[in-house]
Order: sequence, then C-alpha cells, then structure tokens
Amino acid sequence: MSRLLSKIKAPNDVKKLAANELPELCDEIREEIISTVADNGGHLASNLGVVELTVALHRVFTLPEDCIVWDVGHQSYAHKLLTGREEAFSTLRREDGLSGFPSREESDCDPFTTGHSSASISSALGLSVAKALAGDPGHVIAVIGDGALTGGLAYEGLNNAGRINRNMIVILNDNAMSISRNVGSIARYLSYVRAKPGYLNAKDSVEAALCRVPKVGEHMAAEVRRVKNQIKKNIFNTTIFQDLGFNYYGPFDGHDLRTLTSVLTMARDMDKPVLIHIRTYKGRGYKYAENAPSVYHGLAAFDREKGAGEAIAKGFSHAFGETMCTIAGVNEKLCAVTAAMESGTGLTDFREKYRSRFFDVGIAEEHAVTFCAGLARGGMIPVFAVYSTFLQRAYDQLIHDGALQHLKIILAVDRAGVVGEDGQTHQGVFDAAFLRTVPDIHVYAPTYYDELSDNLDDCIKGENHLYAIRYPRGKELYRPENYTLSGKPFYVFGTEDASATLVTYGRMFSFACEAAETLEKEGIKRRIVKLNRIVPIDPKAVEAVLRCPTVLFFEEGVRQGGIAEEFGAMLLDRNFRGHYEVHAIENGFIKHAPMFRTLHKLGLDVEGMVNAVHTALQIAEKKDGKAVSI
Ligand SMILES: Cc1ncc(C[n+]2csc(CCOP(=O)(O)OP(=O)(O)O)c2C)c(N)n1
Ligand SMILES: CC(=O)[C@@H](O)[C@H](O)COP(=O)(O)O
Ligand SMILES: [Mg+2]
Repeated sequence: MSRLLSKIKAPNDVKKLAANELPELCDEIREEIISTVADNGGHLASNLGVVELTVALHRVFTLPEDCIVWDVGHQSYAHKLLTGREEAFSTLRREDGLSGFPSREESDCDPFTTGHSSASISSALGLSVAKALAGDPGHVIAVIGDGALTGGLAYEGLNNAGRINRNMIVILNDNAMSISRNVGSIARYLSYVRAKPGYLNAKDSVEAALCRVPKVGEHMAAEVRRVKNQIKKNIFNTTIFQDLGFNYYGPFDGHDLRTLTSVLTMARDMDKPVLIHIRTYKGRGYKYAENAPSVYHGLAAFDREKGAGEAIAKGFSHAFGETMCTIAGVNEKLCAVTAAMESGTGLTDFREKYRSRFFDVGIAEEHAVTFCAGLARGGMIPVFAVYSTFLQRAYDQLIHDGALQHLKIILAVDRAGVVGEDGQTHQGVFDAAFLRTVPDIHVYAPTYYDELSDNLDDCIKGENHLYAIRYPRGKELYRPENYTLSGKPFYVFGTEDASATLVTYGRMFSFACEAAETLEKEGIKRRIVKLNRIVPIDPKAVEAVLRCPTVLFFEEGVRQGGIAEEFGAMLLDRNFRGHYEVHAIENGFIKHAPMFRTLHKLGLDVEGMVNAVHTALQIAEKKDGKAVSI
C-alpha cells in the first residue's frame, strides 16, 4: 500500500503533503506505474520520465481550473494518479478501465482526449484564448516532448502563441528521445541548447589551457574569447523560442523537484507566453527502461524482475520490413520513409542495411508524404510506412502533392483496423474510407504476409500513381490449406448456387473462411468474395455476386464512405435484386480493449459472421429477395 499516494483521493490533494514528503511520493508513483505497466502493458519509459514534473505541476497549479495539456498523452499516468484515479489505476488500458491516454470522459482534469502528437500548443492556446474571452480564470500549460516538437503543427502553435499577451506556459520535456532516438535538425538544435553550460565551460577550460602555453597562448586565448563572446551573443543568449516571442527559461534538471516548483511558480505569474525547457531521462527509476528506453516506450505486459525482451517488429510489420530489404537489394531506387515509427513499422533492418535510402523525418506525416512526392519526382520509388491512424494527418498532401502530380508514392499502411489497448485515438478504421476518395489511388488489403510482399512488388512495378497497402497490427490468421496467391484483384470461393455470399478483405477473410466452414457443416451453401484490391473495386467482383440472393459485406473499417458502401452502390447500379447488408464499424471511436475482444463485440469475427448469415437468411426468406438494404 502506498502511504502517500493513497492519501491523494482528488485533484489538488497533493498540495496537502509536506514538501519533504514529495520525494517519497515520487518513488511511490514510479512503483505504481512500473507494476501496473508490467501487469497490463502500456507506455512506461515516458511516464517514468515525467514523475517529478507532474508532481511539481500539481503543486503549483490548481486543477481543473488550471489546465494541463499533455502532448500525445502517453505520459499522463502520474497525472492520472494525482487526479483521483489512483484506485482505478490497476484497470489501465483494460476493457472498461482507464484509458492509457488523457480522456475527457474520465476526468475534468483532462481537457482533451488525445493520442496524436504535436497538437498540445495549438489546443492549449485556443483554450487559453477562450478563457480570456469568457473571463474565466485559470492558466493553461502544454507539456510537449522533444519528439513531438518535430511535428509541424507544434510550430504553427508556437507561431500563433508567441503573439499573445497573456500567460500560457509551454514545457518542453527534452529527453533526446522520440520512440527511437530523436533525429533531425530540431533534435540537434536542442542538444546544442542543452549543452550550453557544458559547451561554454569547455571553452573556458580550452581558454585557460591556451593561456598556459607561452607566447602563442595569450593570442589564441583572446581569439577563443572573441569567438566565445560572439557565440554567447549570437547563439546562446537567445533561442528560437525567444525569437518566436516566448520568455525562455532553461534548460533545467527535470528531475529536481525544488527547481521545477520554483520555475513553475515564477512562470505562472507572468503575463507573457513562457517556454520552460527541462531535461529528463526516459525510463528514470527503472534500470531496464533507463538502459533501453525505446524498448520500454510502449510494450505488452512483462516480468518486472527480468524485464522485457528486445522489441522486434512482429507479424505484418516484420514481413513488410523483410520484403523492403529484399527488394532494396535489387532495386536501387527504393527508399523507405518513416515518421518516427522506424521500429514499429519494421524498418530497423532496412535502416541498418540501406542507410542512405532510409529517412526518419520525425513526427511529420504531412511532410513525409510531400517529401515522398519530391523523391518520386526525382525518380526514386518512395515507400512511406505509416500507421493508419497517423496517416489521417496527411490527407491533403496525398491529394495535392501526390495524386495531382501523378507520382508513384507507395503507402505501407500498418495498424489498419482495430488496434486494441491504445483505443480511440489509435484505431486504424478510417483509412479505407478516406483513401477511397483520392483520385487514381490503388489500395490493397493483403490477408497474408506473402500477399503483402506480392502487393508491394506489384506496386513498385506498376504505373505512376498512388498506392496503399493496408494491413493490421499483429500476425496473419487462419489460412485455408488450398489458398494460393494469384495476384488478381479479387478471388471467389464456393459454388455459384450459394444462398449467401460473404464479401470481405484483409484479415476478415480469415474469419470468413472459418465461418464458411461452420456454415458448410450446417448445410448452408455459401460463397466468399475476397477483395485483394479494395480501391478501385473490380466490377467483375460485383458481377460475381449479382445472382446470389443474400450478400453480406464484412468490413474492418468505418461504414460511412467505406468499401462496403461502394460495393453496395455498384450492386444497385447493376440492378441487384437480392438482400445486401453491411457489417462495418458504425462509430470509429472504439474504446480500448484487447483487439480480438473488440472485433468480437463489433461482430467482426467468426461467430459474428455466422450469426449474421443466419439472421440474414431469415430476413432474405421474409423479404423474398426483393430489395437491397444498405
Ligand atoms: C501524429 C503522430 N505520429 C506518431 C505518433 C507515435 N508516437 C507516439 S509517442 C512518439 C514519440 C514522442 O516523443 P516525445 O514527444 O519526445 O515524447 P517521449 O516519448 O520522449 O516522452 C511517437 C512517435 C503519434 N502519437 N502521433
Ligand atoms: C503513443 C503512441 O502513439 C505509440 O507509442 C503507439 O502506442 C504505438 O503503438 P504500437 O504498440 O502498435 O506500436
Ligand atoms: Mg522525447
């Protein structure tokens, strides 16, 4: 039982503790986070890095009147523990339990439900301005990591915020890490700023050493002094943040509670935007995570005494990465692009083997697509590996910078479909619907690893336009023994006189095959149409089901604007007279729960498909096959 943490039942209770109790509180918070993540999985390293910061914020500010906006939100566990959610904390990321991210439904101390990066400054600014307009009290604080600061949206926020004449605090939590090592010029710039005192000290000692050398020494020392003063004046006395209109303070030790509390108190009482730069260590307080922060960024349950194994991309991501390496070996034009998701998308081997053709562009999906457009325009074949949910950011770039230019850009859309414990902000359920609207794009939905490789190969050899290959989180599922690849846009399995046809794509095909086996045992004649290419749908795939009295489309994606709706419209165009129904996701904001559990609840599994066919056949009997209902 945590002695101090158990006293914190409501927001602001932390203020009741004595200052000298706070280090013990931090230890208890760390303990609670480590044991819960070991049991439930979750984001460990980032959370351990912000324990002191969170305690200091809750000592200085009063919630929910004051608002803390955590960028991404994967580091908000300590905040949850200090805002009345300590008792529920053991349910973290479990079905019906606490979310792994800030959640408006969970607490009025979470001003936004978040999970995507680089948005905190913009939303905090809007909130701050709204408070001013409404005459509401309260400060607004955005906490943004150095990784999130590589995202363009953060600069749009800074650009706008630097002009306001009121208090708004941005805390830059700089741990030199994104999920992997933070890369790019911003990361390099921050490392200069961080090194400022050390850098100047190093100059001082060089100067002293040079002075000790007779004759030339003094002259050289004067030169070093001159350069140092110039550097001080031109570089180190100002930062980009000051230039953008912020009062800049830092870098401070982000694990020093006393300093943090003083700096925050000072910042609170200013009438200007303030940026506080703190240096923290990811994984602080848990040796395994300190040594391998990338592994402990986000992980499944593990043995806390032994630690987790090395993070190796598995399943589809691994298959994708392997294929990329194989093709890159024979095709020198192939480039791999990631927006800070190198390991998650399976590109680690590619980076090691083909360094010059690997690009981690930071958390910058919009830039990634437009950068790919440039690569393609220059004759390269770029493959942007991106999680479905994060690709949402780059819709305009796909249309304007890619499709309009008739350029070949290949999107490897990982985590397409239901993802599980990350929940609402991370479900990959919109991509099929929004990609469908991009002119000329071809979208593939492989069910198996070899299909994914095949698709990638085809796209690389194909004509110049956009391609997307979407595949789910995890591993391939059931594969019927007689299933072989044919490279066609669709396959049909089963007899023409089937009373029900199941149309589907991606991993749903595995479930459809199992469902079909059950239906067959029950004596129901059934057919499966598997769409390999979901955009554009091959008209022959639609024609193949025209004579079937009952057609059910199972889609692991949103219904609105999805592939099933398109298929239904194509049926209507062809005067389909049977019964058509869509089983897809009605509301894309699906809460966290184990992936297969969620699919079950959505009726998108074997049982759901069998039940749907049973029900549909009854409906079809009643309607006598007269109407199409979507
Ligand atoms: C738009 C978007 N792209 C990618 C991600 C995946 N992602 C989550 S956390 C993270 C790294 C964030 O680094 P930083 O902001 O420095 O926080 P730290 O983990 O270091 O605490 C990334 C790339 C995301 N959440 N949102
Ligand atoms: C916070 C974030 O956006 C990522 O860390 C994400 O949780 C990773 O998900 P995977 O576990 O599917 O790689
Ligand atoms: Mg970081």
